[in-house]
Amino acid sequence: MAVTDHVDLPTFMEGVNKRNPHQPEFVQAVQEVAEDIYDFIQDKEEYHSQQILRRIAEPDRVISFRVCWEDDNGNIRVQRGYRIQNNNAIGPYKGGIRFHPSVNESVLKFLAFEQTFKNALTGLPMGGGKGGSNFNPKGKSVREIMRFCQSFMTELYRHIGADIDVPAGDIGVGGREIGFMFGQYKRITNEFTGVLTGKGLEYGGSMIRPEATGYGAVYFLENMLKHKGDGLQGKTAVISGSGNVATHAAEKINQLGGKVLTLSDSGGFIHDPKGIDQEKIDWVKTHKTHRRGRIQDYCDEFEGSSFHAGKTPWNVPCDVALPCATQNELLGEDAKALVANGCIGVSEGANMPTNLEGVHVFKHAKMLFAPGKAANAGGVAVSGLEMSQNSGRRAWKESELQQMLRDIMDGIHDSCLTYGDQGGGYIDYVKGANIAGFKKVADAMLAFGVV
Ligand SMILES: NC(=O)C1=CN([C@@H]2O[C@H](COP(=O)(O)OP(=O)(O)OC[C@H]3O[C@@H](n4cnc5c(N)ncnc54)[C@H](O)[C@@H]3O)[C@@H](O)[C@H]2O)C=CC1
Ligand SMILES: O=C(O)CCC(=O)C(=O)O
Repeated sequence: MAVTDHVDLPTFMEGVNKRNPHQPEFVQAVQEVAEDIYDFIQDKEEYHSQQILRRIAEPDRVISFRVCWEDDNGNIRVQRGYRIQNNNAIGPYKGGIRFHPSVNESVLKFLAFEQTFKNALTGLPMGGGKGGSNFNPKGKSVREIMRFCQSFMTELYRHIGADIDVPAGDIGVGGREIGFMFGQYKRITNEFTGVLTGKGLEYGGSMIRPEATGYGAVYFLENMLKHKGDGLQGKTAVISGSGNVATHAAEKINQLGGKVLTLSDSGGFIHDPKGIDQEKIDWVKTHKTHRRGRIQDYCDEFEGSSFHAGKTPWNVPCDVALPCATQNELLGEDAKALVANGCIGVSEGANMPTNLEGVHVFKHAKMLFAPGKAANAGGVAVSGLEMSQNSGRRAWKESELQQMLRDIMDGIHDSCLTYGDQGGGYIDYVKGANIAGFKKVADAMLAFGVV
């Protein structure tokens, strides 16, 4: 007779902790999901007996490899590269590549785990994966970046493929790096397929992929406000980060009638009470992407703004907030400050930017709070559309893609309403996203039997 392992949540988490020592980010991401899933599967014996959550929280594959490259002074440098293939129940592994000194197995495992649910929420057939390296692109020459990307791909290429695993960009990996990696993949394999997304438009990229994550996070915020009979017109917004997601979120807030007050980087944040309009956003984009400068230089350029070294922007009073930099950048006390200052909505452009305590503060305050796996899914969604365009050997028009992005973000919002409605007008978007994402992957896994 089969023995059904029906452990409770604390026992389940004890096991996750034991099996993943020294991986706090991964354990945190699993805990956040498990808190909601345990409720949902309470009366669903099949998910328990088939150990579905336990299986999703164990990556299909953790690939780690050496990346050797030569710097401009002829020194041989050695970095560690990774690809985490978390789950491919509903499609090929899909998720970005991050180059940042903080990259380790824990960070990438949490990102690949989150990606699994996020990709399911988009409604597109994509599994979850993530990769990267502890390589620090800061201060490196373009030729050094190119050599690193080529060396990284020289190992990664054997693990990926257009129907196997399709990486894209993330922190420290933008269009330039994708170009270097795609060029190397093509050279090694002698094939031209949609093996990476976020490519340049000249060689198979999709319109609006660079904009999609930031725009999508604002669409999701707008949907939450609309559901309450409100909108973004006239709202003040505090945004962290100054990279791809942050600048495009700022752009869309402006387009929808809001006013952006802050941007940041790892050195601190800038506060511009006059508002960061499109001209200023364009300056930030050029400064960050081409000059590779620091956000504090903004204050030399735009009168009336101030720089706050070593600080995050969460104490600046605002109507809405969009953390768009990195994980665990918004802590419990920051969440309390936002609530106390009258902030009504938070949309996570970054992955897991709010720590568990912060999430609990927002939930307790019944705040409009969109978790990253729902709010920032627009980026990977347009990546999925890039895959479709590549397979079909065609390119859709910008207007078509804009509409598809909006429809997908609307669909994710609807899924959150379905599974997150707590009654009395309160929608728990974290719960809604976790359950909707889990259910799709879990049901596919049930169909496959024990694999
Ligand atoms: N690029 C995309 O399409 C997607 C990105 N994301 C997430 O959005 C976040 C930002 O990614 P991107 O904008 O693509 O990267 P990026 O490399 O373009 O920008 C990252 C930004 O975060 C800042 N940052 C990094 N570490 C920081 C720290 N410790 N403290 C404060 N600021 C810090 C950097 O200065 C930079 O402004 C990440 O969490 C990423 O995983 C999520 C979905 C898709
Ligand atoms: O477009 C992609 O595949 C990557 C997106 C990503 O890394 C993310 O959603 O966090």
